[in-house]
Amino acid sequence: MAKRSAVLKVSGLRRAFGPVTIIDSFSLEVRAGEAIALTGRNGAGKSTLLRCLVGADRPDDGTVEVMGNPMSETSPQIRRDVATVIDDLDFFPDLSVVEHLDLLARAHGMTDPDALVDEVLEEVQLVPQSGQLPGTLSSGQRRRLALATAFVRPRKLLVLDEPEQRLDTEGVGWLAAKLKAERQQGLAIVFASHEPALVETVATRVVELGAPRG
Ligand SMILES: Nc1ncnc2c1ncn2[C@@H]1O[C@H](COP(=O)(O)OP(=O)(O)OP(=O)(O)O)[C@@H](O)[C@H]1O
Repeated sequence: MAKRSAVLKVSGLRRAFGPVTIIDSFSLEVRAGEAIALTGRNGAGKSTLLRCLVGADRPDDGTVEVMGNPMSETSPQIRRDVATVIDDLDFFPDLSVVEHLDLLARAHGMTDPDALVDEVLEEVQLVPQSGQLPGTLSSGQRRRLALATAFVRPRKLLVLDEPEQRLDTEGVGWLAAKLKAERQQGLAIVFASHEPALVETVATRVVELGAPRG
């Protein structure tokens, strides 16, 4: 059988801030069904790399391709294929939890998203809060809403920066099972994490940044 082509292909990526090079000569290929965990100490460059991967930051050198297309945050095709939860999301202050998810699903082409939105609300355990405005949610609930936005839309590549942040123990367990299932269903995933249990359950490969080269 032919080897599946890469969903994400990163070649020779470099990112420096002033004189300090954070990412250097970084290359990576991620295929459908693979989950790459980026690990490493604070400041190792995980968020910087993820931001370059999704077009939120521009590398000084190197290329990023998604499904063979050069990364561009404004390309409709890339926006369709890539679901990201990398920064604290800005929510519309006057749209409820369920309205956010409904809007996102429709913006990504779903004509009747009710069943999917209900299912995802159940999964992230925000059913009781579905009518609340984002400003009234707890910090962990806001994180759950941010994660939910990735699951109500089509996706081929999921990019997550420390998705475990602010989740309770049960939430981290749910997230690990969810991401493992997503990967098994053929999604490509790249995520940064400081949570060994999440890395252990989800990752098919671990890439440690900032490690001494051996
Ligand atoms: N815009 C910027 N200007 C200058 N330095 C920056 C900028 N963004 C990031 N850095 C530096 O780049 C390095 C990598 O930061 P980054 O946020 O990628 O680390 P990280 O591995 O995600 O860390 P953490 O585990 O703490 O989240 C840090 O030393 C940080 O101070």
